[in-house]
Amino acid sequence: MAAVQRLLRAAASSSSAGAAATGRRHMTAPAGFGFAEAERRRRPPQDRNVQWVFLGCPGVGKGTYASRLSRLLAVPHIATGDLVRDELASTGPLAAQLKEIVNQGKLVSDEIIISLLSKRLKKGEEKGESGFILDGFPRTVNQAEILDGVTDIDMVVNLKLREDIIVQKCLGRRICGQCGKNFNLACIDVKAENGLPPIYMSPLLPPKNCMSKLKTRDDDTDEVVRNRLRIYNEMSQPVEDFYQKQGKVLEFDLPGGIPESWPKLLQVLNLEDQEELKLATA
Ligand SMILES: Nc1ncnc2c1ncn2[C@@H]1O[C@H](COP(=O)(O)OP(=O)(O)O)[C@@H](O)[C@H]1O
Repeated sequence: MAAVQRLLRAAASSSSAGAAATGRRHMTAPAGFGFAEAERRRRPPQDRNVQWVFLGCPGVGKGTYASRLSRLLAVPHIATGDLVRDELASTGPLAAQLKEIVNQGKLVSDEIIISLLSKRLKKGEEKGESGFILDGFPRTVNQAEILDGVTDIDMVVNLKLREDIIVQKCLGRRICGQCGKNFNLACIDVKAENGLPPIYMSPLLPPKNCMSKLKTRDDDTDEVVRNRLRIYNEMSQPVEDFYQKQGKVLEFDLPGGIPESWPKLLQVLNLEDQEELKLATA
């Protein structure tokens, strides 16, 4: 059976167990996802593109580094938060339901998120995509187990940053309402104290024509950010342990902003040559 089909079945059966326990009706997962490309995800790593997962608190920078690596390695960067926001912006039947959940900083049900992810993978496969860098998924141990049941994850990059800085970064996040690009107005300048190193992160300012169109995400208020961090510690921290036990986690403490962190990340991933090659051929 194709991997995506298995993903959907696993999600449907895990949520129907929950539904039976609580007496609520569960959504039926979309059916009919049979395509050969999905089987590639079980091939040995040397015969396919990378299949990586990015973990880390909300606002740590998963999107920034995952999207840079996706360009470098020519694999899709799939952020489940983006899939949720696309659905929110649509007039689809899920939009109203999702809005309430996301704006409180809560997690969307495993079944809904897996259905959105499966649709995204299917679309990519039809376009000939292979490999992936997942960002924001898995966020619960149940999601990690479902993913493990259908595909092989090669590596899990766990980005780390102090929580007080994460809150500042989330509150500084802005998105251009026109071009959709992400920026950050926060200037982080934390001095060394209590044995912790200093951290400087310059703001990521938008070009002039985006400036007047900047918007703040509805879930980036102080209260919601703190709630998301609390939920991360409760629901997603165990996902780190899940992958630790498999020996797949690469811990990466962000030393600062992009200029300091990007070269260091490439170094620990052994990808410096790849970047040089790309620059040389650009
Ligand atoms: N894997 C997931 N499981 C459940 N909910 C998710 C998942 N990924 C995204 N979401 C929902 O989308 C929201 C935004 O996600 P994301 O953009 O990844 O947040 P952040 O940028 O804070 O890491 C989350 O707060 C959650 O409601």
